[in-house]
Amino acid sequence: MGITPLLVVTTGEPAGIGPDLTLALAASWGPLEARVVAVGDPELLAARAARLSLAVRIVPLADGEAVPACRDGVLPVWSVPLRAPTEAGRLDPGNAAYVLETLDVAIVACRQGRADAMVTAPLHKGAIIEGGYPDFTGHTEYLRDACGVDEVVMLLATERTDPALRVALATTHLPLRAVADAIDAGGLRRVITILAADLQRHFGIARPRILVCGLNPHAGEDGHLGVEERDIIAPTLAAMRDEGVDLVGPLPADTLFTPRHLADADAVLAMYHDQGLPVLKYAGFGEAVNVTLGLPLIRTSVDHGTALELAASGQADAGSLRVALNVAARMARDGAPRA
Ligand SMILES: NC(=O)c1ccc[n+]([C@@H]2O[C@H](COP(=O)([O-])OP(=O)(O)OC[C@H]3O[C@@H](n4cnc5c(N)ncnc54)[C@H](O)[C@@H]3O)[C@@H](O)[C@H]2O)c1
Ligand SMILES: N[C@H](C(=O)O)[C@H](O)COP(=O)(O)O
Repeated sequence: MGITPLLVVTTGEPAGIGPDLTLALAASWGPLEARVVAVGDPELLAARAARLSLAVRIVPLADGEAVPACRDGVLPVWSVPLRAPTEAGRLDPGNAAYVLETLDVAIVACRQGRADAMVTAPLHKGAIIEGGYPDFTGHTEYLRDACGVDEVVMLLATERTDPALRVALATTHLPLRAVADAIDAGGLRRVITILAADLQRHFGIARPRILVCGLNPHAGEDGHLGVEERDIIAPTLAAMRDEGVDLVGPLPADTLFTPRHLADADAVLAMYHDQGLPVLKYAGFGEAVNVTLGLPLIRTSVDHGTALELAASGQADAGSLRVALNVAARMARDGAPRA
């Protein structure tokens, strides 16, 4: 591996804005301290560049060919062929296998040490499911299974706030109906352990202070409005506090996200997706990064989805992908992934 980290960008759902954003960055890489190779269909990328009037030359690389330094207007590509013709804005589940293959290429490259980090443009979960992968729920869970680990943690972070806001999730892509049943002491302990360790390792926080949300209104109101705080969350936090982890909570989620609480917090652990992410996206949408913690490789992503209605329009904002690349480059330089 060279001194300049190599980032692999998966271009995501071909009908969405992932190709557009990758091309927009390739048109003008900015002060990125990394080399970048995209994974996707070169013809799709060339066609989308033409549609967007972006002067970006697509350069498919041969097996084993070195990835050059970033040059404005040049996008090196590891080629994966589309499975079906694609049209901007129109999903075709026939390309589910294409999208997953782009992920597999990036995962294998990172695991084999041929790349230093992967950065994912958005995919469409529904299209993957309808394309023959009924158990698919997201990159996060796919990476967990592909890497053979029991637990990973989704963390989204923005530096648009002061201090930076980092929100991790105890559960990820579950129907709300299933959330309460998914919260147990063992899982919560695993999530907090990964979160605390990776805040140290990747964010340089020696002893992270983590605020933990309750699940129920008013953190269960002493068991009157739900028992998960009393029976699961509070005892787990107490036991881990005794082991030296700096945990606060469970706190009522409606007032946790206020300046008084957040002033000295390094991260918030929300119990479910739409408890934590609306706050994070309200504060930082367009400039936030999604990081998967607990993996034996570095993976960052954008804070948004496929925005099909913006594909090939030139209106999609590449800010979050730029942040995801910069964070991946920093993580690759600073912290070696677990073996
Ligand atoms: N990292 C990922 O792969 C990822 C992340 C989030 C959502 N998704 C998936 O994306 C699909 C669509 O999800 P959604 O509609 O809930 O969210 P979305 O982020 O695609 O769109 C939500 C709103 O934000 C706008 N928006 C999104 N990205 C933008 C950008 N870069 N610039 C300007 N405006 C932008 C859209 O136009 C829309 O109004 C779903 O399948 C979802 O699961 C994937
Ligand atoms: N939960 C993420 C978000 O709302 O931004 C998004 O769905 C992406 O998840 P994966 O990285 O697991 O695909």
